Amino acid sequence: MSEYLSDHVHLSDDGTAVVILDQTQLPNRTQYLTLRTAREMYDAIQSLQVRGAPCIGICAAYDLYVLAQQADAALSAADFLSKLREQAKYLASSRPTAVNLRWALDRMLHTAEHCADRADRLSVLRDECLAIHKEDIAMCRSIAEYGLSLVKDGDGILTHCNAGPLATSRYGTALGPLFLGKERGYKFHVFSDETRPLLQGARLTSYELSRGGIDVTLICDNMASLVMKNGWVQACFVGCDRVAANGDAANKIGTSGVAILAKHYGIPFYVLGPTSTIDLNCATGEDIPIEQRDPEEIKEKFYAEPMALPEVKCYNPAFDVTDHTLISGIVTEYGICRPPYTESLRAVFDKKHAGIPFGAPEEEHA
Ligand SMILES: CSC[C@@H](O)[C@@H](O)C(=O)COP(=O)(O)O
Repeated sequence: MSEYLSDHVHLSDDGTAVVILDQTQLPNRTQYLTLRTAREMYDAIQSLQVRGAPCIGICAAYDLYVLAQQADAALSAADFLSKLREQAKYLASSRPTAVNLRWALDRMLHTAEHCADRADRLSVLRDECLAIHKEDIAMCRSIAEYGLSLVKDGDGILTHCNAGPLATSRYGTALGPLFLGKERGYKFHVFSDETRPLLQGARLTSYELSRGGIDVTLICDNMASLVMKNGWVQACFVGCDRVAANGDAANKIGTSGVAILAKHYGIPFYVLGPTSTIDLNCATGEDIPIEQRDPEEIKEKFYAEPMALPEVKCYNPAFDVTDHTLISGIVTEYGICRPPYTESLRAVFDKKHAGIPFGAPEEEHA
């Protein structure tokens, strides 16, 4: 795996800025951006220069640490916290669906609130954002291990959008089992939906897999039914932006259609994501806010000239919710949750709150 796929969001050498790989330029240009102001950070997330649920959480944690350093050192603890809360609120408003963003910012705020010593506040915030990043790497690795236990060598896997290293850290979630399998000599055949309108499947997933030496075939979204009918797909692996307590899962627009097709053809459909993407405060998918994006993304963004008349209306929701009844399993760092999800997801959080370490030892699935 290329080194930058593990390190596409990080602090600058002097720690005073956040450096990101600009994902809007891939696969044609490898261009890094240095973010120093709250506005630059907000824009990078909103414009998808940095994207993918866990990745925007990691980035926002680094962002808040960088912004905390810019606060006047003389500020009282109360004023420092109030400034930090204001900045966290602003960053959180950049994208509403992926709960990891809010989760990471809340975790940073919680750390700041519990830091008694004013002299230590920056160093504890630095440790916390680095820990969030490090934990995501470990969670992805564990998800990859559990996910790999669901498929066998030679299988065809269909995926939608991008839930690989670029959307997370290192292995990725939905693509994690594929990268791990590759390391162990498995030969998967992956079908990557291009994922209209912003083409994360074409620009990012097929790029990551191809560079990782994994057999990948790019298809238009409307070809998924045919490749399933042809018997070329043995499982669907997708990521998630927010999972509700009942197992309804929000992911990139088009995911629910893939799940409906998979059900029709009798193909297992798996959602893979860390517990930081599960929001037990949302009882069902109805409670998940869905981001609406600029119609220009449908009509113009990737075309030399507009693809529809200016007066034509566009509806551009960035995500949809896959009903829990269509999901064969939700793969977390603690293991594979099966229906009924209200119970199995709760059990995962019970383990987490009890401080039980997660991890899928290789032997468990050999
Ligand atoms: C591991 S990331 C899972 C999801 O964030 C991913 O599938 C997705 O929908 C990303 O959407 P994006 O709008 O590109 O941020």
